[in-house]
Amino acid sequence: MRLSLPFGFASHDMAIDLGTVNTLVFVAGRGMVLDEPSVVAIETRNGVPKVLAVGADAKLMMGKTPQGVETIRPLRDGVIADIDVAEQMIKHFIRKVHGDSGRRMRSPRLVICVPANSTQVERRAIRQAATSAGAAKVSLIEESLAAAIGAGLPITAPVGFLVVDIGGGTTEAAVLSLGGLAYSNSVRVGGDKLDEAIASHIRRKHNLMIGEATAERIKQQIGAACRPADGNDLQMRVRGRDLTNGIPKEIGIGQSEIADAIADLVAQIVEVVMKTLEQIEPELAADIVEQGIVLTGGGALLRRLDETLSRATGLPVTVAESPLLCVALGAGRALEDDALKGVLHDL
Ligand SMILES: Nc1ncnc2c1ncn2[C@@H]1O[C@H](COP(=O)(O)OP(=O)(O)OP(=O)(O)O)[C@@H](O)[C@H]1O
Repeated sequence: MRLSLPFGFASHDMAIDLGTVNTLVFVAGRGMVLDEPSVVAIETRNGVPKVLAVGADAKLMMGKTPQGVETIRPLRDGVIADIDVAEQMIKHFIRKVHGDSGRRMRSPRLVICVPANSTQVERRAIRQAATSAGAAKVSLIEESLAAAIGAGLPITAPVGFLVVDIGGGTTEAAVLSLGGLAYSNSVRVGGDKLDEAIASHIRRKHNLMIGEATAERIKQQIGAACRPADGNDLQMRVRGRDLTNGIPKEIGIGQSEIADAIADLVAQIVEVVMKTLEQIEPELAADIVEQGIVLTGGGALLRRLDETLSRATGLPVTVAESPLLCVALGAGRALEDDALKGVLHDL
């Protein structure tokens, strides 16, 4: 059940999917209000760090900053790596959301998504960042649970589901039943590692240096979990700096070559799913044979990843609708719907 707020009531409560690559904000009663890259540009020139840009504006500066300015991604592998910068980023996004609504913020309740295997230290870091950013109360929700709710699965039913969330920093495979996590396994492989593997392959094979943003673009435009079966090898032109003479140059690359470059990482994603399947109790296993596997997170959009996982497991695999939004949507629904309150943990 989705609750609507009484007429004239302005909620300040929000759910934040604080991701390694993207941060999304869902405000109770308003829906999804922000979707920006988790990047902050900081000027360090005069010894006192100053925030120059956050989100999409900061991402545009990546790899192009002048001396004295750096772009920082405060999360790595799904957890906060730089707490001061994470705090600045959360503050900026909260201010932006409330600025957009034209209302002043009264200490909101924040629900923040965390990987299931995050440590107490990592969870405390999130609470500290959120409290200093102005939250009155902070609750956590496991990303896989949020992803399943966002994918539209009836997680409180006595039925087992297997959700695989492939984010920028991590891949988490989780079996859910009766509103809780029965098992979960994760591997620190996600979109970022795929980008690094693509950049390193192009450096070794073509002597061409490319930046993070270019590697990500290649993955999104022609990347695939395996070679095309029909021989229809998508091609793309890529620009970078020649390592032998330092001069800018352009080359052509194909999908098969990119699929080979990321094959070992795709194998690690398959392995974490297989490991999770091996742990499942028989009754839940029967449910999963029937329900299949649901993929969420931006990595779910990698071409033929669903096919590859289906071949390895023998199970049907579906990609959730709007996989990049599932975690934030699910956390937002848990905030709005009393029937889902049990999935939130207070800190
Ligand atoms: N079409 C696409 N093909 C392949 N990968 C994609 C595509 N679109 C987005 N991605 C990747 O999805 C990743 C971001 O996904 P998402 O926003 O779910 O992660 P996140 O929540 O920031 O990370 P995490 O959950 O690990 O903290 C990025 O690495 C991005 O490059």
